[in-house]
Amino acid sequence: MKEVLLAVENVRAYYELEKICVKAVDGVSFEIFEDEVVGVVGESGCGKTTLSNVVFMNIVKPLKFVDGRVVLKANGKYEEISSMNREEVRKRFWGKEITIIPQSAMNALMPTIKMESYVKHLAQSHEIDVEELLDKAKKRFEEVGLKPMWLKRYPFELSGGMRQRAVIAIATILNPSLLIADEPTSALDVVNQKVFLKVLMQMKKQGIVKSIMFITHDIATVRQIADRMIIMYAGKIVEFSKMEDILKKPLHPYAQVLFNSVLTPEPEVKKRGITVIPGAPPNLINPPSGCRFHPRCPKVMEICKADEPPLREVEPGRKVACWLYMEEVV
Ligand SMILES: Nc1ncnc2c1ncn2[C@@H]1O[C@H](COP(=O)(O)OP(=O)(O)OP(=O)(O)O)[C@@H](O)[C@H]1O
Repeated sequence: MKEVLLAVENVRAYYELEKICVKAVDGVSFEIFEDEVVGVVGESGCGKTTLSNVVFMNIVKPLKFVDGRVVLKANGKYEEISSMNREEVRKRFWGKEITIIPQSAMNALMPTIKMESYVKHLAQSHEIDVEELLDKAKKRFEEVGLKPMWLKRYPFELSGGMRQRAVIAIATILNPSLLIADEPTSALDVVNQKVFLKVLMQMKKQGIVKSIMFITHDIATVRQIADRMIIMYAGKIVEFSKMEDILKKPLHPYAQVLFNSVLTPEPEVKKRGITVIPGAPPNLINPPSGCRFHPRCPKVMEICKADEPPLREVEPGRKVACWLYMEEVV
């Protein structure tokens, strides 16, 4: 039986602006086990990046953690990190237990700061001996296929693919249990995407990281590495199942059209052909009533317009939030 590494329980996190409130993550629950890769997919703006910040407890205004719990297993003990402030989570857990490669990380490196300065900064903030950490960084650079000399260089001297590998090397120096990667391959060419995914999976195999939360809108990429998949729609999880189950037979109508709108080599998916999702993603300031997907759903029923379907286990290991699968309706 696998142990839970991270549990997110009914979390709501909203962007509270002067006159409006964007319900970016709205009642989301899931868990990540030790030794697994969980993919998170969904259209642009559905709340994936916000969810990564919630899991990392990187809550910065205007984002507000409204409700729910985030629990992380650290040093064999479950810690409710959502009850701590950002500074405490940063000091106690960032880098050591949980780390993040934020969206566009490779382009966010300051051009005037040498790669090794990031390592020195990490050493200072965790009160670790600088030389000791630099030695670890050299080793980790080699493990991701970079010569240690690149530590002495500026980010602009490295190619995009090298920069992204440098980012993951530095982010994992302290062997964190959970790595969150937010769209880590979207800015890379196909060759570098493959290299990066290989590095990522090697890190897991070697036990440098235990589990990975891989956020992307690119199903073709995530299907290569994920054990389970979360499908988000308009701030909510609509389906959470094993990768092979979703590929074979997506249950939620949104998952069905999402999977039929991408090209993947699986014969089951190919057979179903390509479809396009009608309409546009909803506005999260004032989302639709009931099921948020109902205005675009090809299988919409009366109940969908009024009542929100809960995320429920409908087959062993398969959770879906859709009235089509609820006993109350059928
Ligand atoms: N700082 C902010 N202030 C107000 N609204 C925000 C802010 N950041 C994001 N949002 C809104 O929150 C919602 C979720 O955004 P988020 O970036 O989490 O989605 P996403 O699925 O990661 O999108 P993408 O794939 O384009 O990165 C969107 O409606 C977005 O416009």
